[in-house]
Amino acid sequence: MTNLNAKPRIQLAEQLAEATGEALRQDLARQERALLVLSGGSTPVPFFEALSRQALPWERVDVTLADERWVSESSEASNARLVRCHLLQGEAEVANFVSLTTDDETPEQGVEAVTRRIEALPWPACMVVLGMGGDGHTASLFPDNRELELGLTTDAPVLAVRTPSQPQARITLSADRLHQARRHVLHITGDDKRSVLARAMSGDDSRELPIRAFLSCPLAVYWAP
Ligand SMILES: O=C(O)[C@H](O)[C@@H](O)[C@H](O)[C@H](O)COP(=O)(O)O
Repeated sequence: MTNLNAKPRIQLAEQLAEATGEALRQDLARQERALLVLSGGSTPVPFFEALSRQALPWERVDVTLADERWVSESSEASNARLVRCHLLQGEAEVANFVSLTTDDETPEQGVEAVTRRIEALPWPACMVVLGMGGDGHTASLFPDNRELELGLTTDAPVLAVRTPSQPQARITLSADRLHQARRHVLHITGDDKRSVLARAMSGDDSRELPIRAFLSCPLAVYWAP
């Protein structure tokens, strides 16, 4: 990130944190608990930090992830670690975080236990915040997943995925489960991702660019240079 882009990215993160806080307040006014589904990667760090400063009844908020690398929580690559370090701080520390990993060796072995945890959450989610990679992937629905067709079509909430372009095995919520939310946001930065999104909007095949599976959720795009 160049210095020139730092300010708009921080402002974007703050605007998204305000919108997320407002959505949670609205839902919590009419139901006991609300669920937030968040993405990992590098983009959401300032958003997580801004969100942790929102004044909310955090003890009534459940937080989980759209996807996770099958690594331990102490690994730099762990999205759970990212959420714990940058979101579950201060007042937000009391939110209930539900991780997508187990002690099993592989995501295929752990998927059943994770499915039970995910099923127990209060769906539909208040909000799903998606990220996107330069290859059009979102969550861990990558164009080169061996299980992509399944991820886009199954009504199972969670699946283990193997992706030749990625170093680790992963676990991801399915497109069907990610659709089950009152609000959908795509949080992206930079000209490259804007071009990928433009390309995604000019076609239909979600197997080529999996983000396409979410373009008509409707999807609110939070973008900054
Ligand atoms: O854990 C992850 O990596 C994600 O859930 C993934 O879908 C992410 O949102 C995109 O890869 C964008 O990542 P960046 O923000 O790092 O570009």
